[in-house]
Amino acid sequence: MKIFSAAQIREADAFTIAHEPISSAQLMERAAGKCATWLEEHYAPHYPVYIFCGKGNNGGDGLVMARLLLDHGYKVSTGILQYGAQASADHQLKLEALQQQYPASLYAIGDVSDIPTLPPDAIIIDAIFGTGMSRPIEGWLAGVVHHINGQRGKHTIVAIDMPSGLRADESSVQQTVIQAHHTLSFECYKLAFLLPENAAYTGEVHILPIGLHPDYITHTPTRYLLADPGIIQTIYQPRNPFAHKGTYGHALLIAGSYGKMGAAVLSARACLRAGVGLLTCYVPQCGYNIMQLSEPCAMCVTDEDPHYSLHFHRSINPATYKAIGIGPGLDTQPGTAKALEHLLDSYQQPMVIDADALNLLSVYPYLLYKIPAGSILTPHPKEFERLFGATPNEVARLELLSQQAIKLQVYILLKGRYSAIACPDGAVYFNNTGNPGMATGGSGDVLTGILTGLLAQDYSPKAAAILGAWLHGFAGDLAAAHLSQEAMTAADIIQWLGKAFLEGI
Ligand SMILES: NC(=O)C1=CN([C@@H]2O[C@H](COP(=O)(O)OP(=O)(O)OC[C@H]3O[C@@H](n4cnc5c(N)ncnc54)[C@H](OP(=O)(O)O)[C@@H]3O)[C@@H](O)[C@H]2O)[C@@H](O)CC1
Ligand SMILES: Nc1ncnc2c1ncn2[C@@H]1O[C@H](COP(=O)(O)OP(=O)(O)O)[C@@H](O)[C@H]1O
Ligand SMILES: [K+]
Repeated sequence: MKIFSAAQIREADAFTIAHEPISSAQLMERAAGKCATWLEEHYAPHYPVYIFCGKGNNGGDGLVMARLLLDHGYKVSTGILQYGAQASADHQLKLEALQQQYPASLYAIGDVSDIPTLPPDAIIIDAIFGTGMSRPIEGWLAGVVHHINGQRGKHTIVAIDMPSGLRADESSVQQTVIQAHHTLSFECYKLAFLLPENAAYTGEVHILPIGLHPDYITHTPTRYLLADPGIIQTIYQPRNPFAHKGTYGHALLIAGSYGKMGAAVLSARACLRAGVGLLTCYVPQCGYNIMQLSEPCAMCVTDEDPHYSLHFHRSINPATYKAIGIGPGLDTQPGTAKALEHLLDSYQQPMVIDADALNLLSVYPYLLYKIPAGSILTPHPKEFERLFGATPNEVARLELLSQQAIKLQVYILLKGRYSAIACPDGAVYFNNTGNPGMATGGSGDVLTGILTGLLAQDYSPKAAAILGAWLHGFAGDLAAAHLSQEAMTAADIIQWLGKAFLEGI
């Protein structure tokens, strides 16, 4: 699914009006109709509805919703904010219609004091500003937003298209923004919805299709995309009936150290369950029995050192392996950094670099320039900051993420609720499978194993990153559905990986 900017959404709107064709007033009826239907499906008519309208088309949506809900027996109170701007043409049209049919519903808001006291079970509809937000909300309008936010504990707040004050494509940190419980947004996700810094504003996001013209959607390129089942199905390659274990690659995982062998075991199991042909694990001596007993399907090579992997550059022939994953539980010994440098010098294929291997790269940043092109780096936000520095907000972080992926010609998968996969060509894919049950030690190690397993099977790095993140989150969702978010562990993500292949693709 493409993520359009606010400017592109305006273009899509105009394209639809011209080519469907449909009048803008009718398109507004359709969009607001979807919101009214959503509300009716979730709240019975005895809930009083308080709609706050701006003077643009977002306010127009609010006016249409008021009329439709009144038609269906809801009690609706519609306040229009009287700031300086000229009301948009469609706003004026919808205002006249409401005035004619339901004049008693309407009142003007010129200051916070004009807002009535709301009854206990009221629902607040925020139709003040949508994608037309052009500057921060200030003055008494900011007072209205603060007043509405002050009601959050007592009333449900539903934002139309965008929580007012939120910028679709820019950071809204430290600005005045509605804190909605639900956001009903039209046609597609906006970039702002995918950033953790906006979670308190959007609440739960519901995307309502409003029939924007498919030609515009298909032919307009976007920098940001959301991985959806359609994309996943085009990536997935079913196995060849004549396959043998050589067909699906020999992967090497360099992971684990004294006290952190669990990370290596989790990665190895996930790599096997992702479908790799053969797997060798490189571990320190202390990890030999652990690995052999925990995962009989994997082969095991040990370092000379009892506790750390310090010599893998000497004891393995990188050319043997179709894919290498390095980092989970590895520790950050100087000797490991040296071995990593030798490995980067001698291995030309894309590899998966995670956890302590990333931490070593941040201590020795010149190593970043030795990473084979097309490799996948999987930092969580703290590791990302150690590697590339802090940013004032998450929009700036996304920009930095993309710049680094282009500069280093690698894929950087920044992990989180919506993991962002920045590609060397500048595209950024977001993943929306997964849940907070995965916020538990070892989940990232599982992802490394999956990605390494997919790379070994000859998926391109881009395909492996998108499909791997999707499967990882989908398996996590299945685990949570069966075990609860609280009780699930990273090991359960692996257990549900098979079902994720069967049901998620
Ligand atoms: N294709 C679709 O998706 C469809 C979209 N539709 C709907 O249209 C919405 C976009 O409508 P829109 O372009 O009229 O902009 P909107 O958000 O109402 O704001 C404009 C008003 O706000 C004002 N203003 C802005 N910032 C301000 C500030 N900080 N402080 C004070 N004022 C400020 C601005 O004033 P001005 O800048 O002109 O002074 C103007 O009055 C979209 O979100 C969706 O709900 C559907 O109806 C149909 C299909
Ligand atoms: N709230 C969440 N929603 C979706 N996915 C999540 C959430 N929290 C964590 N995850 C996923 O779990 C994994 C955690 O990785 P990481 O922080 O590296 O864990 P660890 O270092 O313990 O292995 C990432 O893939 C991340 O996307
Ligand atoms: K709004």
